[in-house]
Amino acid sequence: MFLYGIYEKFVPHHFHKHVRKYIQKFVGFMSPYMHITFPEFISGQCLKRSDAYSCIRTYLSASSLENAKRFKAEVVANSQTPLVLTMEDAEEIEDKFQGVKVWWFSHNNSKNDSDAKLYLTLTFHKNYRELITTSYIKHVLEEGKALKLKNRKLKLYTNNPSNDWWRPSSRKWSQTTFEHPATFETLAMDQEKKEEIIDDLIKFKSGKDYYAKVGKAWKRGYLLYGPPGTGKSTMISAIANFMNYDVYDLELTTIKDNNELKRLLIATSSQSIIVIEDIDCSIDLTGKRTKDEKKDKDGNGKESNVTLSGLLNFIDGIWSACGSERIIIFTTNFVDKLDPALIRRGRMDKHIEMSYCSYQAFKVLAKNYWDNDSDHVLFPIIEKLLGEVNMSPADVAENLMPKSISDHFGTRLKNLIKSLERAKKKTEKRDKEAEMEQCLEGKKNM
Ligand SMILES: Nc1ncnc2c1ncn2[C@@H]1O[C@H](COP(=O)(O)OP(=O)(O)OP(=O)(O)O)[C@@H](O)[C@H]1O
Ligand SMILES: [Mg+2]
Repeated sequence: MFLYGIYEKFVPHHFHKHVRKYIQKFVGFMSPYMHITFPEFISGQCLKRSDAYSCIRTYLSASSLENAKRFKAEVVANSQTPLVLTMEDAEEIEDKFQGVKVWWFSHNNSKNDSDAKLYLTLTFHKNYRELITTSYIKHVLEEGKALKLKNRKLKLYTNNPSNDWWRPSSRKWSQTTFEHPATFETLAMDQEKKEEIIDDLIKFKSGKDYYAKVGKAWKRGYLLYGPPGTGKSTMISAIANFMNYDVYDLELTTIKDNNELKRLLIATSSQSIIVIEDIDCSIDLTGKRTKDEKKDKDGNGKESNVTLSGLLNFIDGIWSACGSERIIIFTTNFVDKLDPALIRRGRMDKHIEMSYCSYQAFKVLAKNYWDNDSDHVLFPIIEKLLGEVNMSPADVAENLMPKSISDHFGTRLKNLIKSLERAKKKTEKRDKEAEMEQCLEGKKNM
């Protein structure tokens, strides 16, 4: 302490850096131990979370149960292990591999929590350099990956406004657990169409080698179109649950320019679905935002320069270079408004029309709300009405939903019949008015 006090007082501060460097060199030379550091973020043009770091953390959380004392706990629904424990910061964990001892230490490089970057350092004896750097690290990464898959819960990401990105600790995407219950079984649509989509997804999931063989990036684009309430958003949830993929919900109207769009894309992970809902409202054919979208709540104009070409690049330019196994889904109510360049095959590989409720789709909804496989006596009336009038699955589902505990299924079906009859009358009236107008128009022109 005395000597350190003298050193602090009499040695000029600009020398401290050099002294520290040489002390470290000396200690490194004398010490029989080696250190390897794994940062949480890959440094480069964009902050991307390192897969290796998260695999190692998962591995350590499982293997550290015996010798670490402090953990962070997380409850995971629908997982084989309900409580997932992760290693606390500044905790040291000892591990053994083929009789060789190694130590892991978790730490951050900053005193300020908001700017902290996390690291994991592995320490081992120099004699085992070969074994550790090849076999042990490979073992840790593989085990961690398998554990991650076992405890995986789906996540829903939404993009943060770029104003906060400059802070080192801030993320481009905010995440929350994705727990939508929709599945293909509960999705109301024609069975044949549904099976075609499921087949396509299965082919995609197992297509790693095929995509590599034909030299194509492992990605697939879907365009979901159809009137409101026909199940486009529900279909996205069903796809996410079926594929076990995370969902990135991309809000284009908060992105300032193409560069931001690119950076957001790079920060997404593999095995994910990138969704742009209502694409026709987010970008127009010239690539500029619509005037309404440019205005914020106070009516002030917001600068926003994501262009159509930026979006096309987003889909097939740099896309191929970073990550794989990704699905991109656009939804729209007005497919005719979209630029053909955007929806051409190869970009949007599959166009899926979500249509008004057919009788087959109704039967799926009926099964969801009435746990009974047999047909109800009122079904034939509904079948006839659904053939005559357009009603969205959302409206049909609303009628089938019980409003009270004593609400019987028969009563709900009667309500649905009433709604369908009302809708039918409305359509007939509208058709008649249109016919009259046409007649008058014709007389005027004579
Ligand atoms: N095909 C469907 N199968 C099952 N439920 C459906 C279907 N379509 C709609 N629904 C029900 O209606 C609600 C609204 O549907 P959804 O949000 O998926 O429609 P959308 O097509 O995305 O509409 P919008 O174009 O307005 O975004 C859902 O929460 C769901 O309960
Ligand atoms: Mg929707």
